[in-house]
Amino acid sequence: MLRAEGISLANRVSDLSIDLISSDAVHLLGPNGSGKSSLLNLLAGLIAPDKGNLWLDGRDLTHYAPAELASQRCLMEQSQQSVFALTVKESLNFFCAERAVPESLEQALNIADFMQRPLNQLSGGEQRRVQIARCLMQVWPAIEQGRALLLLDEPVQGLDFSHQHRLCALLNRLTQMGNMLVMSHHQLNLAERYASRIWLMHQGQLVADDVPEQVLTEPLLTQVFSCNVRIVTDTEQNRLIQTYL
Ligand SMILES: Nc1ncnc2c1ncn2[C@@H]1O[C@H](COP(=O)(O)OP(=O)(O)OP(=O)(O)O)[C@@H](O)[C@H]1O
Repeated sequence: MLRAEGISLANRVSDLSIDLISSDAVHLLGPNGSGKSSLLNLLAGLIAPDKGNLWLDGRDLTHYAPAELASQRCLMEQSQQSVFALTVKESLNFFCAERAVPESLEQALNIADFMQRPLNQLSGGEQRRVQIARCLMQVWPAIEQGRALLLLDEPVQGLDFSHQHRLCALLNRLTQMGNMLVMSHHQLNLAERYASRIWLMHQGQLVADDVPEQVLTEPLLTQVFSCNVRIVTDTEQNRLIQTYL
């Protein structure tokens, strides 16, 4: 379990409290600059809050040794450019203590075909898929035990819609094993389909923390994003969210 109580970070996050429990698949939404990356960095223990406290499994986050924390929680940051001319396989080995890529991960992210290619010669979306694999492999033993904390900042950015769905389905399989997930992005329909809960941020504050049908409403989205939002229901009763100016 991860708990934040009254955390603030100057001009970025304001007096925010949340509880994240086993199997939560939280999608973190909000306009540009609303504080999503800042919150993920705070939850990862990479930045200390100016005010408030964070606990992971009942222990103050600041009491974890860096290596212990790194074995249990991972954070994929928005942009992580590779400067090394390593192949994908070498890169994964380098960052993941020679651990073999789990087959389920390799298949879901569809990275098997370019394991021998230089990482810096892959397309943006291909590099993103490797970046996600690397991030998850960092905590793979904890994932297998269902006690990992997965923090992903815009992992679907640059992925085509098929790979967006493959990734979300993979992450939901991992949360069903007990792992906790917080992922930020801007795809309302992915949140509708895959989130167990949505945290909606606006100007550094958490303005909603609830199931998708309570958060993804026309009035709330219109107000927070300053954009017109219409929710339609298709013939199979799926809610589809349309946005327009
Ligand atoms: N290192 C920093 N120091 C000071 N202010 C920062 C820093 N990083 C971001 N900010 C500011 O904090 C606010 C929140 O930024 P943050 O990156 O957390 O937003 P975000 O919701 O992740 O945005 P986006 O959707 O554009 O990625 C913004 O006003 C931003 O300009």
